[in-house]
Amino acid sequence: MTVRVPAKVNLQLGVGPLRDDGYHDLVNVFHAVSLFDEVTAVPAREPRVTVEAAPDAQVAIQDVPVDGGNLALRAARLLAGRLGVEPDVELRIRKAIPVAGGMAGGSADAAAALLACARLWDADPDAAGLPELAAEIGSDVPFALLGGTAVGLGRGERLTPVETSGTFHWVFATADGGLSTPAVYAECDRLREAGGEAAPWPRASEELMKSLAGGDARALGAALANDLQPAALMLRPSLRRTLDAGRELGALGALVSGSGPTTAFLAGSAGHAADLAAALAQEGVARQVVRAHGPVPGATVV
Ligand SMILES: C[C@@](CO)(OP(=O)(O)O)[C@H](O)COP(=O)(O)OP(=O)(O)OC[C@H]1O[C@@H](n2ccc(N)nc2=O)[C@H](O)[C@@H]1O
Ligand SMILES: Nc1ncnc2c1ncn2[C@@H]1O[C@H](COP(=O)(O)OP(=O)(O)O)[C@@H](O)[C@H]1O
Repeated sequence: MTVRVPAKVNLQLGVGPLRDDGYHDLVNVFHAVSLFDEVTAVPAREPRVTVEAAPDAQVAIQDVPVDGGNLALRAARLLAGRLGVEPDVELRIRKAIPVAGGMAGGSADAAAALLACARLWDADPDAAGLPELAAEIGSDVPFALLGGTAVGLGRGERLTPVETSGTFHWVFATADGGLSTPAVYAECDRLREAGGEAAPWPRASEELMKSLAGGDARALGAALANDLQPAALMLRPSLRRTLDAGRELGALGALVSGSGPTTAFLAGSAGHAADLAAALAQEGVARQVVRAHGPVPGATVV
């Protein structure tokens, strides 16, 4: 049973105050893009996970745990517990989504494992309560099941689909080494405290919603916003050069994807994305430059 699952970019990441449970309330506009991991679930004597890079993908698979810390394996165990079956499955992960890159690759693998194992164990995905199990694994996991474009409230797990028209064309610049999501949130809090700033209560941007409904890439480029970007830039100053290079080369919008360090550039068309990707690769400011489009569906059996 093989499931294909997309990466995400955050079109708006509004970060509110730190909650008592250690999470931040968010307005998180997720957008699923055509950069996919695949997870294959095969019956086995005991739970096991293997990881390989997809052809042509320069992903740091050595940084992906193959023990109980793997999010896909955690997902399989959680589902098995819910269904009352043994979690005897081998999960073969083929990665194209950057590791610790701010594109939710681990969350994507967890969502794919939930769907693949539900099918393998003949569970009805609706009755098994996959979205609730997904939210137990991580804040970004429910969106990887859903896909498309959606606003996530709470810690990002309470999803409402967003209306969009047409296709948006993206260029992503991956970076060497990852950034830790908790460290980036902590740096965001630190910067706000140092600046004497009270954390604002985030609101979904009307300009952003209008640009999505109208399929207006230029307006979307202008409306992209990420409250974690100053923190990511503080922890990885070299990203500023990458963002500047993309803007100078004519991207309609440029921002850090989620907690980074992947940077995202919006193009006006598939042709523009191809030109922008080639030019950005020439600049030598990225580990790898990849093109993708969105929105695309969430985790899907292939
Ligand atoms: C920043 C975002 C943007 O979509 O994604 P990434 O860029 O990491 O992919 C997410 O908020 C990451 O979601 P996810 O990676 O699922 O995080 P979780 O496992 O739930 O939480 C990891 C840690 O991130 C911080 N965290 C996460 C979500 C949230 N709303 N507030 C937080 O402060 C907490 O420190 C938490 O302990
Ligand atoms: N299947 C997985 N794929 C990638 N990383 C995983 C996986 N399972 C656990 N991890 C751990 O989760 C961390 C964050 O991974 P990832 O989801 O790729 O990044 P991000 O949260 O920045 O989008 C990694 O550094 C890795 O240690």
